[in-house]
Amino acid sequence: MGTILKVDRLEKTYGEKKALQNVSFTVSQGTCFGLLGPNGAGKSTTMKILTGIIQADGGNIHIFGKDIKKQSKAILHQIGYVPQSITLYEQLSAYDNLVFFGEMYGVYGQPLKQRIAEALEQTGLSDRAKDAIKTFSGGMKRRINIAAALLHRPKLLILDEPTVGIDPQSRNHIFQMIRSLIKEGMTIIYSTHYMEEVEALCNDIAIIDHGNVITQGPLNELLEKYSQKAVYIEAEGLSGIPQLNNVTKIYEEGQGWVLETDTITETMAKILHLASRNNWHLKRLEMIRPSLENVFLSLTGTKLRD
Ligand SMILES: Nc1ncnc2c1ncn2[C@@H]1O[C@H](COP(=O)(O)OP(=O)(O)OP(=O)(O)O)[C@@H](O)[C@H]1O
Repeated sequence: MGTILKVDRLEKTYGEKKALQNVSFTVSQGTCFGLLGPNGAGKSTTMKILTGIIQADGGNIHIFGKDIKKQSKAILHQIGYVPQSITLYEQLSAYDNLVFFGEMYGVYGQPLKQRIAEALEQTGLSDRAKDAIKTFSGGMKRRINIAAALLHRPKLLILDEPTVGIDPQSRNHIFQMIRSLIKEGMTIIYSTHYMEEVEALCNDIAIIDHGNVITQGPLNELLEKYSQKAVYIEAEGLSGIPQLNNVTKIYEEGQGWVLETDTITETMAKILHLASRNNWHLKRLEMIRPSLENVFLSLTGTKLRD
């Protein structure tokens, strides 16, 4: 898999505000790359720079192996961008909006008709094509906005927080669309502050905080490297857990206890042994799944939603 995008030490200041200090990451072809970070971390700024809407103050970007500073027009034509705010004409139908955006990207006539039909199919909104956008829910508008960004058949699709404030049905549709686009060979950059979305969709991620990329890599590797492994135990009438070998920390959570350990199987076996010897009535004994929340916490010392 080749590299499709290389971002190197991007910097951006708005007035006094340093929005990007040092943003570097690489995106491989055919992947869904998650740009994860809390509100104000610098995700939208990064995406606006990638799509030529604003200029960086420093750093370099190579897309499809070309320097964006030198060949921006040719590069931008191969990118589809869905901004955070919906950009559609409320009075026009979904179909007419798509005609407008398709023509803006230089697609006309029969090929445009064909692509609009495909895009409507992909969004699951073919039956609403003739209705005015003002009658659509927020989630449906977002789906049409994504369709509009696909009409010129870009190689790279950039989605800026596409699920903020939308209904679960539209969210599922968007997820399905992303998965099928990836299957067809598209590369996607997906920004969000929802960790579970990144975990569900992306193979590679970069975590951004205060204008810095604090880590990046394959999701599995980051979970393995930074996430604390732990076991959760809940038993009826149990008032304490004895200190066990290889358990580094024990604390109460909910109705039970969390035991942090690198030796999950061994710890579980010990608990089963203790439970049987002491007649504990076990209600739950399970491994706590490593999550990006743990990764973020261990890298920044704060929770993602703080
Ligand atoms: N036009 C602007 N003028 C001044 N400051 C800005 C401007 N745009 C963004 N900022 C600031 O730059 C920082 C990064 O903003 P950015 O929108 O890139 O973050 P984000 O990660 O996309 O967060 P959000 O999800 O809230 O949009 C924030 O502190 C924000 O307040």
